[in-house]
Amino acid sequence: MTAIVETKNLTRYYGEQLALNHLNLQIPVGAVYGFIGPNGAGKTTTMRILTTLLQPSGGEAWVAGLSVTQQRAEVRRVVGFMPDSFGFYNNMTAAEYLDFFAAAYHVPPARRRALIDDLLALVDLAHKRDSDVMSLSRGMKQRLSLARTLIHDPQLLILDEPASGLDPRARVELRELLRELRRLGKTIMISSHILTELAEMCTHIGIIERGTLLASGDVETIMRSLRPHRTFAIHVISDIATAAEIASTADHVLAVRTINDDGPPRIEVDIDGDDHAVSALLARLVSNGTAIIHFAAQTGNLEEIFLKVTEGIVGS
Ligand SMILES: Nc1ncnc2c1ncn2[C@@H]1O[C@H](COP(=O)(O)OP(=O)(O)OP(=O)(O)O)[C@@H](O)[C@H]1O
Repeated sequence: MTAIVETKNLTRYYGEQLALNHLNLQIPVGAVYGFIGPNGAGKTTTMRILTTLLQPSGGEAWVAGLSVTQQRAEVRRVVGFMPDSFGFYNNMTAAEYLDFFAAAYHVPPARRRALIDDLLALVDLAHKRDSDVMSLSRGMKQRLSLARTLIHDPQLLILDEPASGLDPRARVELRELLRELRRLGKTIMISSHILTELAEMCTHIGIIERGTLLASGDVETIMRSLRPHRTFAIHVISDIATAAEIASTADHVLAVRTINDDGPPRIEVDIDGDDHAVSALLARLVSNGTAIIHFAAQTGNLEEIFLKVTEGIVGS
């Protein structure tokens, strides 16, 4: 794994208050890294340090191998930052807004027009090119702000709570845009205190609370470490009690539940074996006459992971 972001014992005090406590974080190149934690956990502090806007009190951090304390100008060239509140100016069109930032990043005037048109097209705002930024919806402002962070073609995008305050449609558009940016080779770090906002968007997650990283890694690995067995939902149209009995005698099966709710008749099987054990379970059911119409692994969601990881810590 090549890490684009790495922190070592990153620590930050505000006066007496410890906001970040020896944070050791790694974000692989190409990841969409969801940085999750409740209000005041230290997400913004971490992001501001990674973007060189804030100095750590201790420890170190690197972005694309560059030190955020020693090589600040170089770091700024490879990072695009979207803060949680964005400032817009009155009497400026979307194109003028981007032109202003392109000039600030020393993009030569001859290249600016094409760059701005490309960015507006990417964030689906070409039709708002000449509209006053103050007239744009919150979702559009969010996308324009994202276009601004892309002006200098950074490798890493750091987005602080980009989905907050967006309606469901704007959120879907944001998710699609992030997917597109990932396809374009960007690594994305994105924070939220609402887990479901990040579900489906992330390849990796880090969970932070009170300045401490509680878990970090790819979503699958974290799920597996929290839930050592897998659960399969099996919908049957033959006798369900018989199916449950057959399943319970298969190797590696820990528990079988018969589900009788409003949904289709089904059993849920907890199994701690590998894929061979799963396939043997299916074969056993079928060879013993169970009529199966659906067989699928249950996937937990980020909400579940978060609650497990923070068990005993939240509210203690
Ligand atoms: N400028 C500051 N002065 C004093 N304390 C601060 C300052 N900025 C942040 N803090 C404190 O540091 C801790 C971490 O704050 P931070 O803003 O990094 O958390 P966060 O996870 O981004 O929270 P939120 O989701 O509310 O933005 C909090 O306890 C906060 O009160």
